[in-house]
Amino acid sequence: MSSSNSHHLAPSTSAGKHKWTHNEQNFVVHKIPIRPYPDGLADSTSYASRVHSECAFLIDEDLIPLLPTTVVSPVPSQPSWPFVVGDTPDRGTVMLASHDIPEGGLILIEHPVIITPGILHGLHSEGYEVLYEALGPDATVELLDMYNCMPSEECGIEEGIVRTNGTAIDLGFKNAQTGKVRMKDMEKWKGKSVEYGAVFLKLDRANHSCGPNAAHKWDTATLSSSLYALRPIKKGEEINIIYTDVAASREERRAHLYQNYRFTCQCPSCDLPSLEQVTRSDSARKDLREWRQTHPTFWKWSRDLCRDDYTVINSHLEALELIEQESLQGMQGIFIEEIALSYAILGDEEQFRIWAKRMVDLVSICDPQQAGEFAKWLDNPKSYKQWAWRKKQRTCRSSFWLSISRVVNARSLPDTTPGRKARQQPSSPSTSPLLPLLQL
Ligand SMILES: C[S@@+](CC[C@H](N)C(=O)[O-])C[C@H]1O[C@@H](n2cnc3c(N)ncnc32)[C@H](O)[C@@H]1O
Repeated sequence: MSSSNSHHLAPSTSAGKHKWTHNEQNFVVHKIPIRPYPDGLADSTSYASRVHSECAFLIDEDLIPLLPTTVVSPVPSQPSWPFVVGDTPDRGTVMLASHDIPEGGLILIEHPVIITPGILHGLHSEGYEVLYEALGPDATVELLDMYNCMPSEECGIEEGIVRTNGTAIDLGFKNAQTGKVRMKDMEKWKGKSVEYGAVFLKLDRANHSCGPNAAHKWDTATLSSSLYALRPIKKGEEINIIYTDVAASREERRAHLYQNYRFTCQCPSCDLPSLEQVTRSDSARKDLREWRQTHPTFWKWSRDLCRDDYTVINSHLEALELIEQESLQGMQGIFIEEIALSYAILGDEEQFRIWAKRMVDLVSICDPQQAGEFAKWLDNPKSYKQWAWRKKQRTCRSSFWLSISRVVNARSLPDTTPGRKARQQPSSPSTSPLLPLLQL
């Protein structure tokens, strides 16, 4: 989490509760209990994590009514996640895969211990102290054991731990069933920042890489983040996430990481042997960042028969090659989705199944709703509303032009009564002079 705002907040007390005012927002400490996963639903094979009994927030008091009053952990309490935490000589404590993990596979679901406003780096140190004190003693000890990269001249240890480990989350309040933002909630948080930072005891042991193999997805309804694999991860491999914009150049990434986390990134994407390779990598990342503005779009192609059938598929396959080259699988979702849908529009069932299956695996954790839609289409590809649309359009246009040309030809045909000249064949749709305009 990063922020440049360094206003110190003035503390005040109201009804025995500490309050800090900033930009006309009143921040208070608020705790939400986390109930254990219902025992009856636990099974010995499911993934599990030790869960904390509560999560403490430093939050705008107007947002409290939008938060859940209590949360039931989405996971049972027996730990069996596919990772271990280990120490390295040069990169501190890291997360390592203890088993092979497939693409899209779940690595961990975890509740944060604390949540703080994203805008408030430099918050009055008392705010952090009150927040830490609000936790039970065990959680406070564990939290104080987290890595702190900030020099003591810059801030206290409590703030340093938040700044080193805080993961950006968006408290955007969505309906748990539909995943949609509720209008009445939107009214309440209008004009208020919902960007907060969460500190997790395990997830925050994951180091950064500019070619990460994992990503996490926050869910406000369950106050938890799910860490999942962006590509297959081998047992023993380090599990890495991103702390910076990985589409930026190597120099920009390194500067940002140094400024905010005090390390010089030596990941395989940064540790390149020649300037030529750095330039190639920077340019690939820039291309990927701009790809969807500079290349044919699925949306236009899917409505336009004048474009070649494989325009989008070929362009997206090129993007996937660059993604592979840069190990940026976090960017592949939209390309895989649109390749699958392009095959659906072409009515190519075999290819559709290959790409749709990849999509289901890829997004089952980060977007279960989308995974469900693709699973439904995999069951019955023809249920996709534009299934084989291009084929159908062609067939119906061909028969339209066929019938038109028959009428035209019939009118202009020479008399074919026996003894006269032989009947000419009606011109085929593909040779009709009008058809090239449509490029059928
Ligand atoms: C959120 S913590 C990650 C866990 C941390 N390694 C620990 O020991 O708990 C962030 C800190 O980890 C270290 N770190 C993260 N990624 C790194 C990397 N790729 N290379 C070297 N150090 C890294 C930096 O010191 C950074 O400030």
